[in-house]
Amino acid sequence: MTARIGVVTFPGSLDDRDTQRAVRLAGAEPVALWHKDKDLKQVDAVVLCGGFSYGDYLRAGAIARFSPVMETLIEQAKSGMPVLGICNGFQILTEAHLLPGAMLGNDHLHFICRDQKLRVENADTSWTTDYESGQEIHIPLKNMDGRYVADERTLDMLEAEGRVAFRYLDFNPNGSLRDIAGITNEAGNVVGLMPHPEHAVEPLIGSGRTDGLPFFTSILKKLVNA
Ligand SMILES: NC(=O)CC[C@H](N)C(=O)O
Repeated sequence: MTARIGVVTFPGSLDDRDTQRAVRLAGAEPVALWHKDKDLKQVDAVVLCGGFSYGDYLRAGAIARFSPVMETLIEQAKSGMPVLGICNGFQILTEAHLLPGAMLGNDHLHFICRDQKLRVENADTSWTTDYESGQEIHIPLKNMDGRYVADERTLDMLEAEGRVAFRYLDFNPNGSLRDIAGITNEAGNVVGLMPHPEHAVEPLIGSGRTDGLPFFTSILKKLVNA
């Protein structure tokens, strides 16, 4: 039996198709979920993909967080279902309080689109076991509201508990505190990051790198071995 990974589409989602493709390339079965679905169609894990859900009105992710699909997703994520939030998905996860902190506008006030160097800080989450801890990777970054912020106590707690999953290397592209590019919840099943691993899964496309594929192979291995 193959693992079923849900990919949620909100009005304004951009990267749902690419994310489904990345799931398929890793060997899992992508399952399209619509923001109005209350039933998660018995998926084993969910990816909240990138884009501009509800036009980023109010704050990026602030409206999507109240979509019907999120009610079930929040409940199941709290009981251990793996959830990955990519960019807008990360914004939604912080708005839903499944991950601490918040995303603000980039400090330079411009949209940024570049191949970004990152360091994998935590290779023990449900989505990162196919990386080595300390591994350096390149993943595309493209957003307006990518500045991760949290109060000092939360940042210290994240560092102490090894919950900073990814850090920007060489250059901080948006003013994120402590160069944080991605974090995990305490249990390691919920991970959010601003860069887009689903855009780095095929050598023929974009940067020519496949540094994003391990997200999707990691979760597949976890689900298949569960
Ligand atoms: N690619 C994305 O998901 C970026 C969109 C995002 N809402 C932003 O901050 O601009």
